[in-house]
Amino acid sequence: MDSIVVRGNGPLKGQIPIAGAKNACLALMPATLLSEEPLTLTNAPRLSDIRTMTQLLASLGAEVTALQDGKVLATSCHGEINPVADYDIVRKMRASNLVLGPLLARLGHAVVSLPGGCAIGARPMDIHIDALAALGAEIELKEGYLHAKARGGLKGAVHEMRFASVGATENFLMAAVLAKGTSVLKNAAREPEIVDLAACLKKMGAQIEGEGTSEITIQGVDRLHGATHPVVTDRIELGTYMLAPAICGGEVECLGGKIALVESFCEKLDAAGISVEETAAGLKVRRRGDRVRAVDVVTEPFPGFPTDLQAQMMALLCTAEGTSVLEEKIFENRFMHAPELARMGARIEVHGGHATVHGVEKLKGARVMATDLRASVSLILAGLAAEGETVVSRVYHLDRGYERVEEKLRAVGAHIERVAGE
Ligand SMILES: CC(=O)N[C@H]1[C@@H](OP(=O)(O)OP(=O)(O)OC[C@H]2O[C@@H](n3ccc(=O)[nH]c3=O)[C@H](O)[C@@H]2O)O[C@H](CO)[C@@H](O)[C@@H]1O
Ligand SMILES: C=C(OP(=O)(O)O)C(=O)O
Repeated sequence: MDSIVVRGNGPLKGQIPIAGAKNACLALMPATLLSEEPLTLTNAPRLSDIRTMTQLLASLGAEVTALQDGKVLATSCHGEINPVADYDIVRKMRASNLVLGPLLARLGHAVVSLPGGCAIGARPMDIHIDALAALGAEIELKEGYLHAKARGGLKGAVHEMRFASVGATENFLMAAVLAKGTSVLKNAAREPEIVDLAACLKKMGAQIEGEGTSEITIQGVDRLHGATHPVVTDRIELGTYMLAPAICGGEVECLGGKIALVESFCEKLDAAGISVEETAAGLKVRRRGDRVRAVDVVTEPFPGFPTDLQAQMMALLCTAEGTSVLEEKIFENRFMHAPELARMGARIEVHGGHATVHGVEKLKGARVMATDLRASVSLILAGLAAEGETVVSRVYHLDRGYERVEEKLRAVGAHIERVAGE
């Protein structure tokens, strides 16, 4: 297994290109199941999760060809479709559940393994099931698989979700676009990845209104056609790299970044003493003083502070002046990076959904272990701020969501390298 070695750094300077969003691309790829015509996705990120989705779609009968070094995904699904998403692929990645809605819409039935929980939380499927049931699907759990059937096809309906689940909104959208009649989803998730999926579905001929708000209206159509769509910028990769100059000092421009993608995050950065300026090419980030100030953070659905940036923000706050409280409201077990950061000298107390971070002047390099995707990158960021060498092991988590992390950080002057393991 590979490790990442980071040595404490001085100021960073330069530009970092931000890739297309993993979480948008993972929702866009299954949309290929909705049409016989090709769907081409440009600005795709080159990540292991995208390869897993490629494998899953291939197992269902779709073709996904990575072109231009993986930046373009040419997908199509014109032959026979296999309705069974097998446990062996689905268990690798939560987002595999996003084939359920499109399979149901195209075939009227689907058998999809439960993705199961993961390190950050139990992550059940009840909201997805209720949303698809509202469209007329009968869904039963048998031997670890969801067996879904829509006798006579899916029918438009009004449904309110008990929580604004991102994945359930995406599954509902992809099912409702081919359902008979009008569907209204209330308490829908508002994340930019949902807006991106709706934009792509509209290019394919879907009739959708209200994406980006809590109420989405979908007028079902008989068929969708092919389209070409660029994947929206990854706001989580963006926020992660914005934290590099915040931690090390200096000035870094994140190419492709937009304030609208990370507004609540920028508000917290400003309160901590970090300036963010929108330029023609992206976002320019600079730390104002020698040390950042403590701030409190509560994670919430978009447009609130994203849970996927909580670990990275904690890395910044470890060396802030004062005490910060981070409240995690989306996932019940998303502080696994705290004991690893403590190995580097951070002072963090975790009580249930709250973590109290008492800022220290300096962190010290240590051997640490990545427990999940965002935890891994938080340890790299902390390593950039630490004295001496930090070795982050189990970086396969990192490769799920960050392409060429060491190259991107080295280009702005960071001391970081990947060491290949057996
Ligand atoms: C591939 C992808 O896009 N992943 C993102 C997506 O995950 P994902 O779509 O899985 O996240 P959800 O919004 O569905 O989950 C949020 C919360 O709702 C709970 N829940 C969800 C569904 C359900 O049926 N029942 C239920 O209880 C989950 O356990 C969690 O506590 O949004 C999360 C919240 O912004 C992000 O952290 C993930 O990076
Ligand atoms: C939690 C994440 O991803 P997933 O939903 O794919 O596990 C993430 O991107 O931080």
